Amino acid sequence: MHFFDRLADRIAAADSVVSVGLDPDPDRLPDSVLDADLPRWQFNRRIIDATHDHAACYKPNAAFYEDPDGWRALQETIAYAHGKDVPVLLDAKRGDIGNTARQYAQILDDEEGPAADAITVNPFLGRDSLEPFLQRADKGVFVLGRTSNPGGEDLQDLELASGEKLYERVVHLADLWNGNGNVGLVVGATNPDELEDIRELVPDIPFLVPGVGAQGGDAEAAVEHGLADGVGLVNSSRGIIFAGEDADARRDDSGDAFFKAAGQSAKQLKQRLNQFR
Ligand SMILES: O=C(O)c1cc(=O)[nH]c(=O)n1[C@@H]1O[C@H](COP(=O)(O)O)[C@@H](O)[C@H]1O
Repeated sequence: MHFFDRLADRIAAADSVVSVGLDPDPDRLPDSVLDADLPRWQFNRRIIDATHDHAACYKPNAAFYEDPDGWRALQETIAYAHGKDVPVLLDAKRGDIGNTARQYAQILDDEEGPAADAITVNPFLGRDSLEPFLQRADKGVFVLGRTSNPGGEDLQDLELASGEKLYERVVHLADLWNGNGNVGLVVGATNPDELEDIRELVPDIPFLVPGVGAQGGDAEAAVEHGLADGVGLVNSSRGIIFAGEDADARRDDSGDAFFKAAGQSAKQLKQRLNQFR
């Protein structure tokens, strides 16, 4: 099944476009998971238990898993999310020359364990660097379009000789690369004008819109422009998974209060976004 069909089914089932970002910063984990064999996995398991009713997708960021225990935690997390019938978008921002890109793309096909359903990629090296991902018609490939961070403007807003902005050129290319109908775009919620501009350029491509929550992005613009025919994702990571971070909840041995707060935060974001769908 194609990723965007799978995602459309999940959005309908959960009545949600919330992507829950699984970025388990080791310095912010609650006491209740610290004694586990794999604290990040234990943390994610409880976050998934608390949030899956409201999740269209889980988005683990690879940066939080790049060590041996981390990869085990990631595999367990992907399998567990699939067990709850929620797709997984691995935020890895890959992009490299051909043979390296082919190697990177194997992460979509892990024979040893469960594999992600979609991935984020960096377009800076051009089409061939993304080809091994684009060829995977069943997997979603989210190309960085206009990122949410302040420095996103340093390169992405540069005006080319043609009069286009660089990010507009990337969007145009992403559209050309979409022969398999598996391409999405990453556009930050902190840039509502660019969100609108990009939606006009590519009416049919679903967006992943990060930057609501901790980065203070525009939730209404994220929904208004992020969805293509109702399909797209609005991500919050820290705003959900660390919602229970007040000192008492964090030190509570059971972790119940901490994870309950994550569930409530995911539910609130779902309801807020649904007002604009
Ligand atoms: O590709 C991404 O997901 C991404 C792109 C972007 O422009 N901005 C952005 O914040 N992200 C990711 O989205 C998540 C945002 O996390 P919070 O700011 O905690 O909600 C992180 O994993 C970022 O790496």
